[in-house]
Amino acid sequence: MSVEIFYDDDADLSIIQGRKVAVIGYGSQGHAHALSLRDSGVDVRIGLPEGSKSRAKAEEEGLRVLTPAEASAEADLIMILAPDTKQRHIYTEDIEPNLKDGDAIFFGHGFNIRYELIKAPANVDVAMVAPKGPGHLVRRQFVDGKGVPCLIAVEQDPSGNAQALALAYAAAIGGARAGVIKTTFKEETETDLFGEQAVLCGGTSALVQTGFEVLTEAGYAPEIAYFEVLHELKLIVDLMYEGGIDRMRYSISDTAEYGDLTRGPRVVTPAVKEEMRKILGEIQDGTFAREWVGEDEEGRSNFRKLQEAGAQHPIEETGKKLRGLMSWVDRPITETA
Ligand SMILES: NC(=O)C1=CN([C@@H]2O[C@H](COP(=O)(O)OP(=O)(O)OC[C@H]3O[C@@H](n4cnc5c(N)ncnc54)[C@H](OP(=O)(O)O)[C@@H]3O)[C@@H](O)[C@H]2O)C=CC1
Ligand SMILES: CC[C@](O)(C(C)=O)C(=O)O
Ligand SMILES: [Mg+2]
Ligand SMILES: [Mg+2]
Repeated sequence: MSVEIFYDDDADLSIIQGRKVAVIGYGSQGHAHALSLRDSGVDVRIGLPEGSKSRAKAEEEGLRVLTPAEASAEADLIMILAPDTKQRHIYTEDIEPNLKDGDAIFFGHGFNIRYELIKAPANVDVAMVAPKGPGHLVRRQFVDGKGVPCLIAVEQDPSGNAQALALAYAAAIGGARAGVIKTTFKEETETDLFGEQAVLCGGTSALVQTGFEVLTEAGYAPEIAYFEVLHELKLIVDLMYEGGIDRMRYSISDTAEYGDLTRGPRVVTPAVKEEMRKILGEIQDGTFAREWVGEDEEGRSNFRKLQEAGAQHPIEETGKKLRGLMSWVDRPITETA
């Protein structure tokens, strides 16, 4: 199945420059979108509740901060970049009462549309611009003249212009420098959740922690274990990022490559693949979404317990000490949010 990929030359920035954009939320993605939209000549305001701790950060950047309801009323394109579990409440209380004919509601991830937590009226465009990377790096890459690839999708298109608008928005935050792929809310939501759970965040964190435990429990120095399974992971992944698994294998020793080819499949066994399929199934049938929304409604107690256990893992203490000795590694994640 082939996909459509768009680049800067395919996008018409003037379409987004002609809109009044409200960015609701100023966290990882919100600050990146807002600042890059502004740098691209777009009229942006931020929507945050009165007591929000993000307000000061946005104001320090000279952005105009309103309440979510005021920002939605003023804007004709509302990008919702608040936490996924909060979006349906913000939509009902602050956005829906302020929607006008011809407005557009945008999302950075398809969760609330895919799982039918938000249902927009037929007279507004509903689209998505989902960067395939953490917000702080979306901003850092934009500033460096690069870009993080984005997915765009259109759920409702009464204007007939929603795709061009989404592409222009993606270009304004740097996405079209790297490539913008057209998809659906369903495909983005399911692949994004699978990627973060099984590979990028869940799979990788568990792999690194387990490798660290095996080495230190066998009596090796934690510092050596840290360099081996976490620090060097970035350098190995850099090679994969630049030239695929093939280039990484070209650069490593043939001893490492033989170990990679013969031992890798013993770590990620058919049972692990089967578990990945189960995880995908829970995403597809809505089990994960119900669990997460329920966890949030219940007050996130289990989530917090798991976060604390993660922060207590011995690899964190070792890493803190070692990163402190490498000034170029321990750089602040962002200057602004
Ligand atoms: N993190 C990422 O890199 C990625 C995120 N996404 C998607 O982007 C969206 C935003 O996620 P992310 O950037 O991680 O979110 P963050 O948790 O980093 O930031 C959320 C922001 O929303 C604000 N907020 C909280 N409640 C409200 C409210 N009632 N009204 C308005 N603003 C509110 C928070 O303010 P306060 O300071 O007061 O808490 C904060 O500024 C999600 O849909 C996510 O799936 C997509 C791709 C990657
Ligand atoms: C990998 C996690 C992510 O999907 C992202 C940064 O793309 C997220 O939801 O934060
Ligand atoms: Mg993602
Ligand atoms: Mg995600």
